[in-house]
Amino acid sequence: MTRTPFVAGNWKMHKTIAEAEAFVSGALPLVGAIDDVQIGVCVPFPSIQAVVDSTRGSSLQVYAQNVHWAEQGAYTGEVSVAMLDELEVAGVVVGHSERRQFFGETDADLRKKLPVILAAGLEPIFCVGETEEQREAGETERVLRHQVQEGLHDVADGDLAKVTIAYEPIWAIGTGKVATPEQAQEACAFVRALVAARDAEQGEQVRIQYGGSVKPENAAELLALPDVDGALVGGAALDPASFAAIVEAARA
Ligand SMILES: O=C(CO)COP(=O)(O)O
Repeated sequence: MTRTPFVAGNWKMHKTIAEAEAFVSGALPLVGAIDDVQIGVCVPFPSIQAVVDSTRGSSLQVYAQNVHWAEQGAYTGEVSVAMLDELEVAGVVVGHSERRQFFGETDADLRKKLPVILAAGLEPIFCVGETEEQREAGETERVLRHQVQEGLHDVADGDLAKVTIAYEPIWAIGTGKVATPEQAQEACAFVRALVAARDAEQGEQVRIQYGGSVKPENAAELLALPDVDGALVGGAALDPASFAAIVEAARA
């Protein structure tokens, strides 16, 4: 079973429209025609239209960074899947630890969001990961099991592999403290086993990204791990050359 590697840059709250367009101009000559790696950028809402327009026809796909589960309604500040779909994004990141930590996104929210995203034909990147305290207390597997089982609870067995799961240990995000290859492999294999327990074939097919201080210098080693199918990249994805170097590391 070969899984197409998937490298996504998560810009978080970075880049104005002009800065986003400058990134695309720099990145397209480097990655715009690569077809053996799925490539995405997760863009703040205001720049999505501009980035969709400037990447149309290229390999660079556009993802949003949040979505609400309701079809529409009185949810000030939120955005629906229909609104994202209209923008022609490929998908959306949900459950990022920053959204869980700072904006109160819960496993119960994710349980509602994932089926709605899939029903709209969009691709979710679903983030999970433990804190440093939880790892030190030996709770990594318990935490991952809870997050994965709850988040995917209402996704049909046959749709599980339409979700990309990003394993992002919180202690490795933005800290320069990357997981060791052993830690990354062990956690990603554990996440895959959780999906396989629902459906063996979907477990084989589901893509699992590692995220947390991925850089051009450490990407090749992480991306070569058997259960790591790509990367979700923060800081190193803000610059086109460094993002492209990580994409290159994912090529066979
Ligand atoms: O949170 C991340 C991607 O979603 C990882 O961020 P860094 O690559 O900056 O550690």
